[in-house]
Amino acid sequence: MRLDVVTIFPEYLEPLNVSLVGKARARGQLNVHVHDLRSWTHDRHHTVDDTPYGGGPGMVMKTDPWGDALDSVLADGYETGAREPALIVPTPSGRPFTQELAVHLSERPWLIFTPARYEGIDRRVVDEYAARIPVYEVSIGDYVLAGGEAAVLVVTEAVARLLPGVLGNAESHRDDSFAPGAMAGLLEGPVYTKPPVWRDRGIPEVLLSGHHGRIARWRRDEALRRTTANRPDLIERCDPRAFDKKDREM
Ligand SMILES: Nc1cc(-c2ccc3ccn(Cc4ccc(CN5CCCC5)cc4)c3c2)n[nH]1
Repeated sequence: MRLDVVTIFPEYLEPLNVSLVGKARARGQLNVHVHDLRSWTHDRHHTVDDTPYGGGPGMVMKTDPWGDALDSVLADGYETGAREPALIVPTPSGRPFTQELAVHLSERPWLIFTPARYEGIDRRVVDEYAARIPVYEVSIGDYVLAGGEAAVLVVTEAVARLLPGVLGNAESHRDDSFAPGAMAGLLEGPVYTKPPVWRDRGIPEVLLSGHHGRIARWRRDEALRRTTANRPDLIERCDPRAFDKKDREM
């Protein structure tokens, strides 16, 4: 997978050099190119913003630097054999970024992120590219950030861990929260590891029983409890038949 990120804060994307994404890059599973939007400005101050038409607070990011940057990124990608690009535009007004969308994006060969600052990018930039390639305007949550770079880190990590071979055998996304099927879209329950007692706190006996059926049932019940407490909205969505099947197996 090829990732391009165009931003006025390239240093904000340094975390893409470490941990899971960093390792995937080192193994060649991910090909990341971070570009400074100001490289496509031509004035002394490297201007990327201007006042909003119609008035209102803040500034809007100008068309030309983005258009020149995206044309250049697309040309460079195509030249090096990348295909089927999609634009990922972080925005508070986008569709919710979900595990389902992460799975969908992980199956695409080339993602181009356009994290903006100020009050966003002149709408004509998105309209221009939406005419040629798929555009995903995504929100990572119902809160307002100062720009899109944090969203790029979130989306990239959620997508990269789904790429084949990126998560080692010791980790798996099979039982992820929100992953359909596995725990029928419930939140994970509590996890424990050695020592068996820590500051007089023990482990739920069932986890030491070696009885896999009982352990699976306990984990399911804990997931249900936690989901009911923190995300009752997920309870309606989950597929109760998945439990019946699991109960029969236990
Ligand atoms: N999930 C999530 C994503 C973001 C996000 C993503 C990209 C950008 C780029 C700039 N901003 C700051 C920003 C933009 C728009 C408004 C809303 N204003 C109301 C009136 C005009 C606009 C406020 C603040 C971002 C924020 N925040 N939260």
